[in-house]
Amino acid sequence: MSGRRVVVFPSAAELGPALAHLVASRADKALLDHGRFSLGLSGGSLVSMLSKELPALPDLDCSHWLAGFCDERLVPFDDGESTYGLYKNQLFSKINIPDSGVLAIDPSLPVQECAEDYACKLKEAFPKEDIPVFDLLLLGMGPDGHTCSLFPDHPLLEETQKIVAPISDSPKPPPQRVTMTFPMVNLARCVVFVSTGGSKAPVLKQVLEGGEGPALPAARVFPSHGELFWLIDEPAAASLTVQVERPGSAAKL
Ligand SMILES: O=C1O[C@H](COP(=O)(O)O)[C@@H](O)[C@H](O)[C@H]1O
Repeated sequence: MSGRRVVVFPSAAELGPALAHLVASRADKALLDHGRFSLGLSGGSLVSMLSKELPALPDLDCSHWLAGFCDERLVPFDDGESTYGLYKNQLFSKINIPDSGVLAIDPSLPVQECAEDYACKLKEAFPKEDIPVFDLLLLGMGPDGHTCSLFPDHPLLEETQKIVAPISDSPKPPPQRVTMTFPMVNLARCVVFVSTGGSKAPVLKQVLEGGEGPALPAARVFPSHGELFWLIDEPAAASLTVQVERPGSAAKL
């Protein structure tokens, strides 16, 4: 692990471009190192931020990108809750990522088979690795401290064998989902959390500074050999006392 960096921006509007530059810089590095850039996407508020900021980058070439999903809701792609469906309409349609470069779930399958099928797709896409090592995972965090579809006090937090797991009792709707597990998340070369807004301030303090009781899911993300960033805005950072960076909007991370 290279250490955690908590970077605070005045607002989400300033955070967005810095996130896009971080994605582009890790993509450039991965393409030089191994000819492909693997990116794990999360849903929620990240969809609109990435869909606005990535296509705005000059000369972005996604022809050798592989995009997967850190978690996905088990609903048809045309359902407004489908993370793949949202990215397809809002992002993939605006960048030159090939269809073959997007690894999505098969939402027609029951949740258990869907998770197994998605795990097989991931393993096929990373044939040289026992556990796929993504170049970059972009994660969000819910107000309860969940990340991916790994929720507080859920048995999936203790999963050690599967790289992808089904969940059929998600406390946040929709209840059926498929999620990467910690063994895979914590092998990524770089993990970036994005968390904005005052409603995230209490849970962010608990995750970054600790508190009573078991560690929340987001606090369990610590890449064993990779980078860990928390990109947050001032309202989300309001209660923090840990050391943070405040680099301004032109930050190169
Ligand atoms: O349900 C989900 O929520 C989390 C957090 O979303 P946010 O809107 O609070 O940023 C998200 O990261 C995850 O992918 C999604 O399935």
